[in-house]
Amino acid sequence: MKKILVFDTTLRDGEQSPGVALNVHEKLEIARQLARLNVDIIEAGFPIASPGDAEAVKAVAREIKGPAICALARAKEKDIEVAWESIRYAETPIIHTFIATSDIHLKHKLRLSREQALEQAVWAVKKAKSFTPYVEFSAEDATRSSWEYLAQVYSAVIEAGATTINIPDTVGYITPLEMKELIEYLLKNVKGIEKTTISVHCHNDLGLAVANSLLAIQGGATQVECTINGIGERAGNAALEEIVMALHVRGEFFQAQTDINYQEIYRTSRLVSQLTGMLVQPNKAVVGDNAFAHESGIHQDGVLKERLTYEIMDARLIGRQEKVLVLGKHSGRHAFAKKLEELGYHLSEEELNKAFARFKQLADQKKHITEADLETIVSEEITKQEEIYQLDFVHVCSGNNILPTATVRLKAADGQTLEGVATGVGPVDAAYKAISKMLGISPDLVNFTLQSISGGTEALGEVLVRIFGDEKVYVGRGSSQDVVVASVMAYLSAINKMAQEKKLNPQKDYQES
Ligand SMILES: CC(=O)SCCNC(=O)CCNC(=O)[C@H](O)C(C)(C)COP(=O)(O)OP(=O)(O)OC[C@H]1O[C@@H](n2cnc3c(N)ncnc32)[C@H](O)[C@@H]1OP(=O)(O)O
Ligand SMILES: CC(C)C(=O)C(=O)O
Ligand SMILES: [Mg+2]
Repeated sequence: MKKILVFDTTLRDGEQSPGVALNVHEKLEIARQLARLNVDIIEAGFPIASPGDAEAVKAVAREIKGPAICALARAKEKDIEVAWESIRYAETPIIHTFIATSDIHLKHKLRLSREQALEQAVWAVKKAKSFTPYVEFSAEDATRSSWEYLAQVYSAVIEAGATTINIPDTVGYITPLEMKELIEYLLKNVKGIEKTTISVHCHNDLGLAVANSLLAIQGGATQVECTINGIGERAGNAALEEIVMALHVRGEFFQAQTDINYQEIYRTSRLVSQLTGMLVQPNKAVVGDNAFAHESGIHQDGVLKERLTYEIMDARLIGRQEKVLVLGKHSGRHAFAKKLEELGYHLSEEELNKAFARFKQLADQKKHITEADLETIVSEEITKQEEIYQLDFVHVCSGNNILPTATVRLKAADGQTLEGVATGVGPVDAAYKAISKMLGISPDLVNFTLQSISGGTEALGEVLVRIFGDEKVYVGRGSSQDVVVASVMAYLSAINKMAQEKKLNPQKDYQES
């Protein structure tokens, strides 16, 4: 298998993401993690950009052992000198110098002829080489440059001492097959290329950065430049984790591997996201929240029987939690039962069917079903006492400048329907009064608590009440996404307990008393 060098440029091109600026401590923290990840090269910054960046690159170069440390410099004397000063204490210091080679850049940006740019490139490589044996040269905007001219430039810089030639797709323009052809062309037409590292640096403007990097490897590239989470200028750079895992999962096909410590991938992604403030989209390959989450019943059933049915990599390999079964409206009975088992519930077939039906109702209304929701469903459905009174409906009118009024209808176990209307200080008070009135009872409400079981405005509200009647306290519990309904259910559950305890029809009993 061919070894591919991983050149991480999170701290340089990644930091060029709009809105991102890392201080010395943050750069050092990321660099330490990149070393644990075992990247081959860390491009720590662009020292001429600011004194702070020069200081950060210097700190990384002094502390980090293992990966080579690289600093970027334009093809300018001062840039190269400052770059060298910043990395000179690294174990393996690389100066990365660049100049654009496309006619668009030469004409409009640099205002140089092709000959002048070639001369400046050679001069810059020689200058860098006077400081360190390790020099990388990039022909910026290579993929929009004349291939013939590119071959000339790369041949000349190799002769001048470049040890790595980098082919940047600066504006994310090239397509995968063209990239492979370009590398094959350079392999045939650049003098001395066999003794250099052939690197690619792909941007993601058309979403092709990873594909282009992989096809470059197929064409003969031996180094990929990439960033954690694919952050970088505009639409970003090729994502390190995606390239590395593609080579791992499809190693047989690519016949290429990296030395990355897979276990550190997820941790690195989280750290970079936290320190840069660049959030990772949930469906991002490898490191996104949903990358190993299964919501639909058929998939959940498949992975429960055999993970390989719907997963091409094991989340644990990259330091993540094992596959996640997300319960939602598309989930099936297998996943539901498994989740309940994990929570410690062992339900009979009938109990499971009841709880599952309740779960599906809730899932239709709520995007995320949490463990707390499940616990509530189970405790309500399974540990429910016999219901002497069932809530048929509750309707309330409330608001400011209105007298809160509730209409409640109950169905009694003996088939009767009872209905009552009352006003109160609020909708719950009105509903409780309506129930008390229709049943002819007046238990004291000793305690009432309402809490949201899960976050968000769609959350289940859980109500716990304690009522005092017949010289005893009864506890009732109810939950619903509607807090008034939850309150009424809790009250009724306490009243049902009171009725059961007496082993009498409470309505009759109370009405007589
Ligand atoms: C494709 C890439 O990612 S390249 C890296 C991009 N990264 C950055 O630019 C981040 C850091 N940059 C900076 O802090 C600043 O731009 C600096 C310090 C590099 C330069 O700042 P300034 O001197 O104020 O110049 P400014 O940025 O406005 O313009 C760039 C100058 O560099 C020149 N230049 C651009 N690339 C190169 C190069 N590779 N070699 C030599 N000169 C170059 C431009 O032609 C322009 O020169 P001019 O002033 O003679 O017209
Ligand atoms: C400096 C070079 C390598 C670069 O970032 C680019 O061309 O995208
Ligand atoms: Mg770039």
